[in-house]
Amino acid sequence: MMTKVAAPIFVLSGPSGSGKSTLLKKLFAEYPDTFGFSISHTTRQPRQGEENGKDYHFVSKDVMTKEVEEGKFIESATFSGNMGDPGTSIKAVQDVVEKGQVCILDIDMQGVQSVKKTELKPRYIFIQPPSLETLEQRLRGRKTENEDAILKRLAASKQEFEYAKQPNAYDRIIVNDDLNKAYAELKNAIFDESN
Ligand SMILES: Nc1ncnc2c1ncn2[C@@H]1O[C@H](COP(=O)(O)OP(=O)(O)OP(=O)(O)O)[C@@H](O)[C@H]1O
Repeated sequence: MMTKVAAPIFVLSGPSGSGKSTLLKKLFAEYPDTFGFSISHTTRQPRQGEENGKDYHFVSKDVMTKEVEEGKFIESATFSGNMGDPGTSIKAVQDVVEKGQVCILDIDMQGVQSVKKTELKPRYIFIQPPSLETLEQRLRGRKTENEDAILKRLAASKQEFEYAKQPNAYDRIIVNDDLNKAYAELKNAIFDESN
């Protein structure tokens, strides 16, 4: 059976720790050929075995700065230091679609606002944790950030909640309480049953 998707590009957003990677991991495991990853640009040197145009688009700082200024990139506030490097260009997303694959962008609220200014017309999905308390428990349980980083993420999550409440911010809001239920809802949002 052919699986029809509701759109060629999806944006998955939500507070850090809301479960985006967990859900995407399940999705890519179940549908290994449907989705493609956009190739990011970076100004760092290639490591051994890395190929230009395959692992990354390796570019100079000058080129990257110029293209960011020209609005060719999706801008987001990364928690991991280097603003926008690696970064996702609009063309890199379009390249995935041209290859016949579905592109899913896992980005923060700032990224969502940035994508909305481009010609990309994705479906916007918000992954919402059941509550701030649960989000905190999950972030702490993940044991990947120190206290400072956890507090930064919790503070940012409040803005993410506020933004998601605005009408038309997202096409679909999925509350990630029970993982399997949230996953079923995600598939429902991605695969168009009416086709
Ligand atoms: N439905 C769920 N029930 C219980 N735990 C969950 C659920 N979904 C995710 N988790 C756990 O919560 C933690 C955060 O999930 P995950 O890393 O997927 O979040 P994320 O949104 O990708 O975060 P980041 O934006 O920081 O990458 C992980 O330890 C994950 O195993």
